[in-house]
Amino acid sequence: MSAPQVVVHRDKELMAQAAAARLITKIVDAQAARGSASVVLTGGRNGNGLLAALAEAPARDAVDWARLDLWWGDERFLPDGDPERNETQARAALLDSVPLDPARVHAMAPAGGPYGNDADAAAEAYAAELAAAAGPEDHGPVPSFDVLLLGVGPDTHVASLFPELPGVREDERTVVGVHGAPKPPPTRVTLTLPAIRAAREVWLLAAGADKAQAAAIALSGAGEIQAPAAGARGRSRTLWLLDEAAASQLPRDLYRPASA
Ligand SMILES: O=C(O)[C@H](O)[C@@H](O)[C@H](O)[C@H](O)COP(=O)(O)O
Repeated sequence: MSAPQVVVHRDKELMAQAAAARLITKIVDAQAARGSASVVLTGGRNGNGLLAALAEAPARDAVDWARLDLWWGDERFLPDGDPERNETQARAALLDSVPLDPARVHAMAPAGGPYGNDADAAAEAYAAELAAAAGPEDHGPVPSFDVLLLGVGPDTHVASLFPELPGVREDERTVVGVHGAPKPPPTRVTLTLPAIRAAREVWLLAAGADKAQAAAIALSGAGEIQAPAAGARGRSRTLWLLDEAAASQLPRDLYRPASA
């Protein structure tokens, strides 16, 4: 697994714009090299902020949207179309504005959908969908995502893997249901750390002073059970994209501000 790299931007707007530009380049390079690209989306303000910045990016349509696979790192287990669902928010921020191939947009099942209110069944179904998309060159029953995006909670959670809860301890299954999540809604579906670590690159997004302690803890050697963000590592790259407020408690030897 790759050691974390830290890039710090002046503020959350610039961080979102720079991350969007970085993602466009990564997708374009993957499509040039392999004919397609795959990205895992995350919920929350920073994840959706990146998508909104991407929607406005001048180079947006350098991406061949029809050859992009989109997955989710987690989903709030709510009815289809619920404004709090990560899918709903991602569609509003970007997805409904670009010509994606609907068959390549892999949303996690909603509550009241094909699996009713059974989040564990929805998780099993998503794990099966991931396994079906994996190829012989992949590392396990998950496609080798080009970029897996993660927001970071103030408690160091990523996706819906919360400190000390069962999900972060899961070392076999790739997707699990979450019950009693401390961040509402309580019922969720999430990739596990083994699935996250199958990604070529993992990018963690954190902006704001309320994330400073989480970033410092996760980047200072904490264990993944106590600090799930510390376990979110890519096979070839782990990149923390912060604004100065979120980086304010990091040791100075960890980074130099990328934008004055
Ligand atoms: O379902 C969710 O809420 C997200 O997947 C969650 O993991 C989020 O990314 C973090 O809580 C950070 O959220 P903010 O960027 O809004 O702080």
